[in-house]
Amino acid sequence: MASLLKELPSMTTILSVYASLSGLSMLIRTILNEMIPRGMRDYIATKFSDFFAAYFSSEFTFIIEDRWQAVENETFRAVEVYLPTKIGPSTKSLLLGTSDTNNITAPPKPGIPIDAKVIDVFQGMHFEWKLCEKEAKKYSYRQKRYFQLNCKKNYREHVMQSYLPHISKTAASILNKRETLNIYTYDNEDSMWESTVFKHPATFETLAMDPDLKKFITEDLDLFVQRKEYFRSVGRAWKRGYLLHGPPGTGKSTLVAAIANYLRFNIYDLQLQAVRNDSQLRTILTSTTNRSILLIEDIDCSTKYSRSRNQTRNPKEDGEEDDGDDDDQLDKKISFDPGVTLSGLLNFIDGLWSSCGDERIIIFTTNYKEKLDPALLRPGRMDVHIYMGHCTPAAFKKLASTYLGIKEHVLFKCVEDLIQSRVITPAEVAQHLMKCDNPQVALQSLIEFINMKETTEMMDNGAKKEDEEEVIKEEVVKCRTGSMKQDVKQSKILTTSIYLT
Ligand SMILES: Nc1ncnc2c1ncn2[C@@H]1O[C@H](COP(=O)(O)OP(=O)(O)OP(=O)(O)O)[C@@H](O)[C@H]1O
Repeated sequence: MASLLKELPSMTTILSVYASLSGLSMLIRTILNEMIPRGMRDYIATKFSDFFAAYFSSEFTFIIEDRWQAVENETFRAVEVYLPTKIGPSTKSLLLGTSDTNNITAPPKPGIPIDAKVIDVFQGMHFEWKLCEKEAKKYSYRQKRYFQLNCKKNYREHVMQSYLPHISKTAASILNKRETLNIYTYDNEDSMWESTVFKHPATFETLAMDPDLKKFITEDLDLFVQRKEYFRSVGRAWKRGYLLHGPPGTGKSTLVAAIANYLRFNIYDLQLQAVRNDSQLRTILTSTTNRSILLIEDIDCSTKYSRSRNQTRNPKEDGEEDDGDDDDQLDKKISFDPGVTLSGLLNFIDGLWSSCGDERIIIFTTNYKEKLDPALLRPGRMDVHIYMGHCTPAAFKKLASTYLGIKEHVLFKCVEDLIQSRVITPAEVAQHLMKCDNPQVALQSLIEFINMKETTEMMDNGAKKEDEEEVIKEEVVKCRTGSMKQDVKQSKILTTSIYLT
């Protein structure tokens, strides 16, 4: 013991070593303060403390952002669906709301507010979730949202191997069982899709359509959803494009609703005219989710190409004099507001961007298929073209069964004969059948309407003919007096035969 005490340094030695060390550290600190600017010193200090905190901390944080490599992050979406089921006593605030306008007394649905904490326990492990929001970057269209998952560091592997797969599975089963569908519309101001509950009652059962065509569509849809592996093996994106064309009121939108209800897919209803350019279109389309329908109605007047073509062509086609102002206006408009180009759109249908997202149905509707650019109609672009035509006797019977609940009636023969020889849309038939619960009155009203429609059309045609003849007479007079302008030669009204008279 005495020898051990002898070997220990004396108190004076310890004090002198301490004094020299503190003197040295003060000297180093002074030199560093002199040589390294304050900003850099702070930075180094923060890095050091971060490093030590991370090294010695027993906590770990996962960040799950709403976008991943330019597309919607499916993990984020799964967490968004899963977490509201885990709201418990530890959650201090809750987002509540309903967009179901059909049932305003239904209990509101819970959501996770920004910055609220949700605790989840999985297989005895404790997880703390928080939804956060980042300020949008300059010139960026949208704010970033992300989930922060805090847990013990040694849970890391469990999170990757079992917890996150469990969340994805649970979310998928919640989504599969969802009672309500959503219809989304793009809000340009907030740069995000806004949703509302979609409760359209249309089904393939209520749709007045040729039974064979109906069967073809349902079988096509069934095959599509079952063929995930097939699409992968042939190197194609798991998408299906439908072009619905036909006159107004023939059921194109109703068919879209029936498809959504049949597949239980949400609808993204995109107004292409409101999209600023191809780059925004890309952002919008990559923020749609899988198992959904992208609907673009009236595609014939949606892209820049078709808009400019129609706008420049119409004045001349209509025989109006063109003083050049309109074209100037159009050029200016296009240069400031370029809109979506056809190639930008095609890129998403079967171009490089088509592979973003799985199990998507793309539906275009148009009243004028002949106006569409051939590029859009090229085989492979829109997989199925469906013509929605005027009302047939079979379609009428279907509508009568849906609207009046009858399969036969003495007036059926009369209506069917009229329908066969006239052009009536299913919308017109439906409008009259729903006028009254009494089949006799409703059918009578339909018969009167069809007869009246024919008389009105004949009168309209007569008046139109008279107008045209009047215009022709005026043109001939102008021509004879030599006051006619050169460009009138191109006018549709002025045919060669008129010139010769
Ligand atoms: N084939 C149909 N079967 C059942 N109902 C139909 C059918 N066609 C039209 N209707 C009825 O007519 C209404 C209008 O039809 P819808 O909006 O689907 O026509 P559309 O072809 O999409 O018209 P538009 O080209 O003007 O958008 C619907 O609410 C529906 O009730």
